[in-house]
Amino acid sequence: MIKMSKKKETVKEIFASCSFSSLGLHSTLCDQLRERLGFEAPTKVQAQAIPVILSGRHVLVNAATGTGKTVAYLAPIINHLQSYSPRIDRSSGTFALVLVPTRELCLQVYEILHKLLHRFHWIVPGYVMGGENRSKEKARLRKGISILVATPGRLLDHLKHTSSFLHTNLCWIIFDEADRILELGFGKEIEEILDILGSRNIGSIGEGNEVSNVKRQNLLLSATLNEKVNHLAKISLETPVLIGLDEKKLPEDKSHVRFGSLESDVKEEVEHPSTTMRSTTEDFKLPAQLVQRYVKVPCGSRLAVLLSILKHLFDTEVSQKLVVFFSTCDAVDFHYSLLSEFQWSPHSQPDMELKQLFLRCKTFRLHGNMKQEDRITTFGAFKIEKKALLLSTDVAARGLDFPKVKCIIQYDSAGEATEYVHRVGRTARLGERGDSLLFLQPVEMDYLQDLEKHGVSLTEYPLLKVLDSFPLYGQKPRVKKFLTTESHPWILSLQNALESFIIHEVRLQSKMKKLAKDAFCSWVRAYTAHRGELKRIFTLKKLHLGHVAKSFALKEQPSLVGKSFQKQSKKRKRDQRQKGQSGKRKFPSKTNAK
Ligand SMILES: Nc1ncnc2c1ncn2[C@@H]1O[C@H](COP(=O)(O)OP(=O)(O)OP(=O)(O)O)[C@@H](O)[C@H]1O
Repeated sequence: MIKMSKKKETVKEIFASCSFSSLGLHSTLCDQLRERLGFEAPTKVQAQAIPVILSGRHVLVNAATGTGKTVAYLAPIINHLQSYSPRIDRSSGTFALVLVPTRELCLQVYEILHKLLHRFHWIVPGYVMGGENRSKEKARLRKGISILVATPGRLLDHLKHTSSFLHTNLCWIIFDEADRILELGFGKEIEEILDILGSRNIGSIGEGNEVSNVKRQNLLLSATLNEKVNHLAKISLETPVLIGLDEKKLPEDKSHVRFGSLESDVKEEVEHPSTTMRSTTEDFKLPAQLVQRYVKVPCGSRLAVLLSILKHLFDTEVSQKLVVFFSTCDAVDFHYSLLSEFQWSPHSQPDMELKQLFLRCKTFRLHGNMKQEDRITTFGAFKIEKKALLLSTDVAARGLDFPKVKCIIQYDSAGEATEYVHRVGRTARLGERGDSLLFLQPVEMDYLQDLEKHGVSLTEYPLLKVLDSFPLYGQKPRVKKFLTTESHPWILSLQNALESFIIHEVRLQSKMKKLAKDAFCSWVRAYTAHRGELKRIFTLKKLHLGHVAKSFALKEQPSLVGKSFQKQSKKRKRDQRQKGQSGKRKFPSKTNAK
């Protein structure tokens, strides 16, 4: 009963008590929302944003993750385009441009668009993104794409080099996940795009660029606000309507706001009364029904604890769907292979072990070093699974909508609080229940205070209780004797099994050992890449590298692993040099991180 009324309450908090048609959307579009997407009623964000966007105003939406921001901007744009008379056609080129930070998000938005346009066949959806075949994209642009979803780098490429790309009729530019676009270092590209499209605010248009005669409406959506987002709002939005921003977040003196720059962190004092929001520590919007916990784990037991918690979650919940975040691509690869291969049966005596896969669930991996096709396949497959595990870098942290994810584990800390918010935002979507679990080492506990500053508070996960629940050799360990995680018999046995698996696996021809070493090296490098205040919390000097090695099931001393570390560093420098020469965007210091 209580559960039911709670659910009702959450539904009330998320959904508006009106219909899509009452917001001014055409009945065919409302039918598409219902038939193609299964949306009966708008969410609150949609109910607020749709009429304002229909009215033609510039908009800045700051709403919690998973509240339906995508349809909030797609529906009114489609509504406008379907009403044009005479009907638009491909030869009119692009009318709306949706900018997104990642390839996966690009495909996700495109998919929704495709569904919504089913009955509006004259409005053509399309996408361009890094990693795709340029000539094929050129051909599609030449034919004409009415609503184009794009990642910034590839879009800029086409704006400069695809002469047949017609955008003189462009009416809308939408920045979806604006904060992420800027964090990924696309600030310069965005400024160039705005200049080429003549969509900078009057007074900040670059010299020699034509300003289109078509009336432009720009929309900016972000679950978090910071100075860079403020700056983008300043240069791209004209007297925007702020949706989801509390009045209390507006500065009292609206004439002087500090805005950051897209390119650097240098702040400037700018007068701009129309986009008067500032980055405060309360800018994080988290779903109210999300249960956030942390687990304190000594470094050397991290791997065994992760596996134990995963086992517990999959054993206790039939339809468990879970995402684990790691700091580097190599760490994802190592854990993926380990989970796919590691066999251990704790139920029988060690000498007569009956081996079976430790974790029996479908496991996927996703990171930026994977081939484009593999990323797309994983993305699609994990989406439809009911019981599955996804191991990922932050490439999956933003905007991706995987239905029914019940739990998010941050095995490696996100660092920036904004990233924490986006990672946990992959669960508890649209009023659903969701859990998140953050792994912290004893020396990292100050991170909780950092999160607290942003209004994010976590409670402790009952780890020992969970460990005690595992029967070892047919018996449950006796609870009281084992007060620490690292001395718990279950953890000791599992750690032993993991280490001998890495050493003795002959079948895999030492593949696991190499993966573990590479993962160790990249993890150490990522750990040293924390910036600013976080450097004080995540300090490599405070860690015992032998224990770090243990967390990759390695028995070797760190000095042995050091050789491969140097090799990786050299390779990284070489890659960076090559990237610099080819004029490509430089990634932040965390190479291998995405
Ligand atoms: N009106 C609606 N009725 C039912 N489901 C909806 C509605 N609007 C959106 N959804 C669903 O809610 C989920 C979240 O939507 P969406 O991805 O647009 O959220 P978001 O606010 O953009 O999240 P994030 O900030 O993480 O990108 C999706 O699965 C979407 O299909």
